[in-house]
Amino acid sequence: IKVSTTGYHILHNEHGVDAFPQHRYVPSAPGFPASAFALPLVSNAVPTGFAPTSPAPANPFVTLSTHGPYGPQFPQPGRAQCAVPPPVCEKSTYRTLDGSCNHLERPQLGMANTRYGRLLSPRYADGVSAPTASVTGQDLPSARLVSLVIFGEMDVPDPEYTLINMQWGQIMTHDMSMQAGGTQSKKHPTRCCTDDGRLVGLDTAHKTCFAIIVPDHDPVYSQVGTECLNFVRTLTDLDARCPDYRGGPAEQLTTVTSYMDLSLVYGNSIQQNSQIRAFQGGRMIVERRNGADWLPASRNVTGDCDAIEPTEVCYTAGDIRVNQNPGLTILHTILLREHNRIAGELAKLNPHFDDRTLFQEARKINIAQYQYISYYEWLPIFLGAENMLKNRLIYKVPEKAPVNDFDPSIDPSVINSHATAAFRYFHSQIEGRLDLLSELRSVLGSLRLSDWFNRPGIIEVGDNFDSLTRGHSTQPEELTDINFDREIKHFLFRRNMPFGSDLRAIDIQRNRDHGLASYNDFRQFCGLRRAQSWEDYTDLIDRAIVEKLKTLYPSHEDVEITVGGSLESHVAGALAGPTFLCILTEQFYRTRVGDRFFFENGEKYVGFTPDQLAEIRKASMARLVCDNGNNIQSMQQKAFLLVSPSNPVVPCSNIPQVDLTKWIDKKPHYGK
Ligand code: HEM
Ligand SMILES: [Ca+2]
Repeated sequence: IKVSTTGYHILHNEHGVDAFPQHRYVPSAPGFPASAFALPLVSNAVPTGFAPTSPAPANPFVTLSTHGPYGPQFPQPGRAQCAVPPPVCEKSTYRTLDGSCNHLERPQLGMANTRYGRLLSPRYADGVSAPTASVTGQDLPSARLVSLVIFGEMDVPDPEYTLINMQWGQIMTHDMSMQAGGTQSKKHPTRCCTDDGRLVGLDTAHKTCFAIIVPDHDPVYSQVGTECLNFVRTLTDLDARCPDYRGGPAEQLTTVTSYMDLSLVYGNSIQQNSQIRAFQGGRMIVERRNGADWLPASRNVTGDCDAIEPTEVCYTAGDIRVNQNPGLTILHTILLREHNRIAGELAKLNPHFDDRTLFQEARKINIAQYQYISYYEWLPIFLGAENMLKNRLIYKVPEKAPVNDFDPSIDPSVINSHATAAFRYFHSQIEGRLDLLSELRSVLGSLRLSDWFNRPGIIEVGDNFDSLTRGHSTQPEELTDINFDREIKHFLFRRNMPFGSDLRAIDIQRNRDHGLASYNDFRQFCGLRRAQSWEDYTDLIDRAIVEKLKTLYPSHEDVEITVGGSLESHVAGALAGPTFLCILTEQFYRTRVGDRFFFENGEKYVGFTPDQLAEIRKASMARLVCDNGNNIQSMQQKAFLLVSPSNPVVPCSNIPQVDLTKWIDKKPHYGK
């Protein structure tokens, strides 16, 4: 890293090309140097069509994926592939399912099965792919130890936001990225620890193993003798032998489209989509039971879920993570029902529309509402409305006015440090107790999160779907702070065992796995002062925490972005400190202006009419819940905010609706 005369550091991106990956983030907090950010973005994507400069090294994944240390393994979901873009893009009114051809000149951008983007060059120990090591050559502290010493587990309810706020975030996350090669929530077929929690010897462990070592005297795991938490490395372009890998640092692959296109509902390829699409009336497949529509059942219950009872259902959707927790499955169901609701309305309004037109128009409206809710209702809570306006992530325009800010020079790929560090900070919002509430919002009972990981069938029992949905939109989420709920800190995916894994430790280990640049590097990147010593971190991090960090890490240069970023005091009006806010703002700028189909784009072939756009801008989280519960009659207008005198629960009929008559006879443009 060099410092250029302009004061910006010139970096090598993951392909060794000099680039200025500056972002255009303008900090909104006083005291941060706003001038550093008013620069145009430079895309850091892979140039297409180049030849490898050196032969690709042996691929540990291909040779070992079917046989682990314990014999044959299951086929791995999200198996590493390298996307192949179509040779020619046809101009279409609708998005493709795999994200190809959103960018017409570089059709691969944002596709499923491509690389994450990078803001700063990776810090692999060997410069190519080995997990990050200490700058001193000493060992880094165990990720579990960092989780225990630095992060708390106190239960602090948020004074403003509801649990559905957290849950919507996970939906957006699952839309934007999924690291390749893992099962994430199911027991991973690659075992880096034995079933009783001992380390598998280095000689026998799978090449992709990077187990988390549990420290001695762990207050939780030592009770049961667990010494090792399973952790499997994310697959990279090097592992998958992507044809355009040309040596240099490996880059992790993500298996879903980067765009906010509800790929988790519709799937990430034509093949995946055709398994869940009804091909009738523009609808997606649902199964009707007890008077309600449910996601189609998975044919592989034991493979996809951790069901205990033989009758327990387990679902299929556009994303394999759908069954991970009840709140997630509920929002998946709501978004699926919303598609069919829209398709049904459109069919009534336009009897001449065929299945394909109904499907694509309903999909387009569903995605637009979702983008509107995400950018105008949800993100301002996290990034601050003022900050978003200033950085052009949202606009104040008349209700019918489009915003034509698509910029083909922007790479829409999800940035590694966003997905692996910054966005995961909101794991802090997870609540381990899920309330069941009546229509009058009285507590009927509650569920313990770790009893229901990968057991989504609970949402179909009795009135649970509505009671849990009301619970999520009424009970507070956990405060966004350094505390992570016990249910995910000691009991993650415990199945019927006494303890499970630690999500915070996994996040830290994943940071090292992906070789992210350090917290200090990102401070500098974000225009903050680069720390020369531990003392310098006290500008943003509590001194007592800096003292603890000092006892763990050999050098202040070793603190990971996942750790340092999570410890900063928040910028006023936002739910993150300046470094994470800079990464998050950068990401959501790219996700917007790098998406040719972003809902506010008024371009003739892809946009909505002014009247339609004004309707999309009436969508809300509350309306989605009202329209797609089994029988939810009332909601507060602002579902992400707690019920209060200024945000009272009102009958659903008082919540504005998107008027689909604006879609009457608007003949869609045909395309591929
Ligand atoms: C009950 C709720 C949640 C659970 C149980 C959960 C669990 C997990 C797990 C197990 C992983 C994979 C970890 C790894 O192997 O590296 C993950 C990844 C991730 N989570 Fe969560 N999470 C939840 C909610 C959220 C929320 C609310 C957000 C943000 C608003 C979020 C953001 C992310 C991101 C960005 C990733 C990385 C995605 C990728 O690129 O693969 N999660 N989460
Ligand atoms: Ca997507």
